[in-house]
Amino acid sequence: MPAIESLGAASRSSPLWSPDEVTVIFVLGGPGAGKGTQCAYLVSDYGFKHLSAGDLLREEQDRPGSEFGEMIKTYIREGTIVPMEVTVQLLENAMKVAIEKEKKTLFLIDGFPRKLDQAHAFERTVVPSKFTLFFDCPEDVMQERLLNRGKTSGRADDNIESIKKRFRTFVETSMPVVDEFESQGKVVKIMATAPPDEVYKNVQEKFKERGVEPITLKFVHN
Ligand SMILES: Nc1ncnc2c1ncn2[C@@H]1O[C@H](COP(=O)(O)OP(=O)(O)OP(=O)(O)O)[C@@H](O)[C@H]1O
Ligand SMILES: O=c1ccn([C@@H]2O[C@H](COP(=O)(O)O)[C@@H](O)[C@H]2O)c(=O)[nH]1
Repeated sequence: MPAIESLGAASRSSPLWSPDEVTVIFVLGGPGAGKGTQCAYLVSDYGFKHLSAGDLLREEQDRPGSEFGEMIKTYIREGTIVPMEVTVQLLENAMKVAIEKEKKTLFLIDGFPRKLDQAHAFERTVVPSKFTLFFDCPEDVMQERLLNRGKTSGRADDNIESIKKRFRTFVETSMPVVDEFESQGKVVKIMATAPPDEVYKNVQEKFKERGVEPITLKFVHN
């Protein structure tokens, strides 16, 4: 990941890429709803480049010399949303690398946008999204999953105090993003309480309905 050289993206007035050249599907859901788990399935079957906004922020937090490290650490521990200029720029940088070096054009952007200003800035300056995959899951289920994950994840926010704060941020700040995309007919909602493979079957069905097809492997016979 290159350093954040400038935070100029937010001031751009038109998108860097058109949706005809770059496809972005946002992946949202409460903390522990299973976004990362489902993205892993989708990567292997559909050839997406998976970018997790949380992972990019943790990477930037740990990058020696980062001017944003301490700030990111505080926001993550408190379960609040890092100022959008930082996250949008990290995503744009990672997309540029994937497009130029890996020739990727299909992106799953996981755990983003978590706030309306991020959603607007990304679609205005980077690329408009195709749709949002939204995993719906009750808090008691998510809490149990996160506390379980916390036994081994090493994440500073997989503890009960941070989890409660993250739930609150999700309801107050992130659900309005889902609601706005919903009003535009751009949300694919999936119940996320079943075991992962069952949830994934529903995802595949919905992707098919939206015209997103898995990669077909072509075998060349001699
Ligand atoms: N459908 C499921 N049923 C039971 N456990 C699940 C399911 N999906 C994911 N998990 C488990 O729940 C935990 C959280 O899953 P995951 O990391 O995919 O969630 P997430 O939505 O990406 O979380 P976060 O937003 O906190 O990064 C993991 O330990 C994962 O193995
Ligand atoms: O757009 C974003 C995404 C994430 N954050 C912060 O990171 C943590 C962890 O995110 P995960 O998706 O659970 O890995 C989240 O609670 C926020 O504090 C952000 O600020 N902006």
